[in-house]
Amino acid sequence: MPSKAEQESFLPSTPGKLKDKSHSMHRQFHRCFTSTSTMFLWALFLVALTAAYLSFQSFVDSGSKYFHTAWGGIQWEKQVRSSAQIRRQGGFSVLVTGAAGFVGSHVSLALKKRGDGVVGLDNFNDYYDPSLKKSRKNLLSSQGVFVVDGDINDARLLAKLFEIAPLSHVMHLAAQAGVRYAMENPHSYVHSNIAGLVTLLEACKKADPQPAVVWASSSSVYGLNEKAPFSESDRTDRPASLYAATKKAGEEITHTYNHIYGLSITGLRFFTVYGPWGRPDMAYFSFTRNILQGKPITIYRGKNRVELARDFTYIDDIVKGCVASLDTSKKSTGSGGKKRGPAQFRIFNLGNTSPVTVPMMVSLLEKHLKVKAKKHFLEMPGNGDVPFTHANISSAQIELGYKPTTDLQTGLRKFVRWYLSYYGYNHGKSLK
Ligand SMILES: O=C(O)[C@H]1O[C@H](OP(=O)(O)OP(=O)(O)OC[C@H]2O[C@@H](n3ccc(=O)[nH]c3=O)[C@H](O)[C@@H]2O)[C@H](O)[C@@H](O)[C@H]1O
Repeated sequence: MPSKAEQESFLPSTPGKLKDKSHSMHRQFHRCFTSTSTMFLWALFLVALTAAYLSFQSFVDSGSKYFHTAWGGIQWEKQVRSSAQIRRQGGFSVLVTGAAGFVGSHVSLALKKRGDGVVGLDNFNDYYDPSLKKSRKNLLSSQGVFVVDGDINDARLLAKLFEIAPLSHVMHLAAQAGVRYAMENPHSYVHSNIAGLVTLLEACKKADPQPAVVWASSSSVYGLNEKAPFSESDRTDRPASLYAATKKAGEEITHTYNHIYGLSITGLRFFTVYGPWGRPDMAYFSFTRNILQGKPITIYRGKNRVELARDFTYIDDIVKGCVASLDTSKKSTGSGGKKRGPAQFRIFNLGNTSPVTVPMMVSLLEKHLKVKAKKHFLEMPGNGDVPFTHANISSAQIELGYKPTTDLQTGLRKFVRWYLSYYGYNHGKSLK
């Protein structure tokens, strides 16, 4: 219990003061209360802000796991629109997926050159040296082709592209390529060649008007087919690799979108495409690097030492086939996500019609490089390779006017010239 003196010390010396003090205590209490409620509001605001930030972060994280998020904004849209602009009468506006890739960059340049609008799309993945893809992108940019940094699995991005550019055609060349790598990273094939394809077709189906689609299948769909040359009507139900299986799946998937939604579809079975700005993972390219660096190369052989052969097809011929496919494409027939009538569905071989053995390809490289290769022969490992490919191109000849004109000797000479000017004689050893 407090002493009297202590009690008095709590009391005011006058009642008025007591009144004043009680007012001031009330005011303080009020101030304190208001500041507590302000603090409470601030705290609430901060909690909400943190929650919003965290959920945004998790959205960005989950997105960036698969997609680049480097797209969007006024400047970006301006670049897309300008790149899509058509500069010839009756021209197209084409979305080229895989535009920073080997075939994609060549097709984009050819279309732009003749006055078509071209919007590129590429995810710049590191399956092979991305700096080569960046160089191709720079080349395209110098010719007025903008390559969007994004993934075909990004449905929002695709919808945005269709919203802001009047895309009449899609040239779908983005894919996980390579036959043997499928054993190392099978899911990358499912991600790009199946899931990515479906996402792209969904966007095409919803677009108004729907674009006509031309896309890259592969000679590998013939798999264990032994009948030569390979015709489009031959069996394709025995793929020898997961890569081939995903390309075959793509042919069936595109058929579904043609049948249900009226998308105009042209599938092109490319036969071992080679040339300047090519893919470093392919044999002719990696052999060139190894030969110049004095490293051994491994040449696979079939059973009983049978030499493997490929219907090597030069890039310029393939580009002509791609452009002719766009030119002869009929319009898609769907709208509002619904088919309004039967739509065109085509599949063509784009090959060279003259297979060359791998050892012969190596001796052509030796001749152009003026260096002898250190050759190691190895029995073909069971990793998806097929012994030979050989295209029958009569359908493409009749319907596309396709006529390859470059033989392997001439094509490899052009490739070697490009290679030496791009990398020099002995380029960096760290590249794939
Ligand atoms: O037409 C296609 O649909 C495919 O073509 C291409 O596949 P392939 O024809 O297998 O080309 P590529 O790897 O250059 O091997 C060429 C030859 O060299 C042999 N080869 C290969 C590597 C090696 O170290 N040694 C070797 O002998 C090998 O055994 C083969 O006989 C594309 O990569 C593929 O994405 C797809 O588009």
